[in-house]
Amino acid sequence: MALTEVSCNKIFGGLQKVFSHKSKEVGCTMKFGVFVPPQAEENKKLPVIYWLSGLTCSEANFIEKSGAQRYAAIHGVIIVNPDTSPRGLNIPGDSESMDFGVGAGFYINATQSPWKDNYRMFSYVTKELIEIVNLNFPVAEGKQSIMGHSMGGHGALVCALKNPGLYKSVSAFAPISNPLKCSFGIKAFTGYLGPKETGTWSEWDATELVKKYSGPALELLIDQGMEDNFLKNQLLPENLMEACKNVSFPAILKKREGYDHSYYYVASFIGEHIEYHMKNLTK
Ligand SMILES: N[C@@H](CCC(=O)N[C@@H](CS)C(=O)NCC(=O)O)C(=O)O
Repeated sequence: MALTEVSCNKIFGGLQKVFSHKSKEVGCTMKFGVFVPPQAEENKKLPVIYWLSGLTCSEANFIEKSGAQRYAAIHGVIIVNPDTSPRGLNIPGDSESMDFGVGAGFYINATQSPWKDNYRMFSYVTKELIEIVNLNFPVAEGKQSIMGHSMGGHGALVCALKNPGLYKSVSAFAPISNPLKCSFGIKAFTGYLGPKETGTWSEWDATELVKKYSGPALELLIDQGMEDNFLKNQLLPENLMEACKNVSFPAILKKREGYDHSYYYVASFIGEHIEYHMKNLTK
């Protein structure tokens, strides 16, 4: 579990670091970002928020574009953001499109060859990464929340819904809310999980998972830019909200007029999300 420090930059009084390590779950070297706020110098154990990025991203996009460090430094919270898929494996077909393979792990555990040995981003994020973070950084164990964007917004919802109690709260920017019903999701699930007839797809779809969730009370905070090009065909937040309404699952949809799908939008509301998670992490 040795970590190699790849970079370290002071920002807003804290340190934005990037580490690499050999991952058991995904069978390759993985990188992740960790923002350590200034409060860590006081030997305090701090809460953690995990961030999952969207299609085409590495760990760098969030670090460079979200502006999250400003708010994390104010609130005294560690932020951890992994890469979005295994890298460097050169599996045939892993780099042909933006919505499958490298940069598009969908935070699920694949069951189909040739993906099933490495495309295990769900276990990587919910088990291995948490163990590594707890061992190496000044975290208050168990005080963790999760959020993400697009593919990663949905990933955050799935990580929380499939692990009741693991995260104190969950939020999602422009999540791919119902992958069973959109082309990004259908392509990824067909490749990683096999044809729909396998019956396993619903285990990895947040709109299906809210229907059978059982565990500690959880609220879904969904955020959506109303000028997002992916909204109508890929994101389908109305399907998730309808499912939540039908089973009385607490959910909030924040509609942001004029905002698109980009990190300009994420940066505009990341402070609000960090504040939301901090309320839940300090209860
Ligand atoms: N225009 C993008 C479409 C994919 C996209 O919008 N990706 C989002 C997540 S779904 C993203 O965060 N892109 C990286 C960035 O904006 O830094 C591309 O094809 O590269």
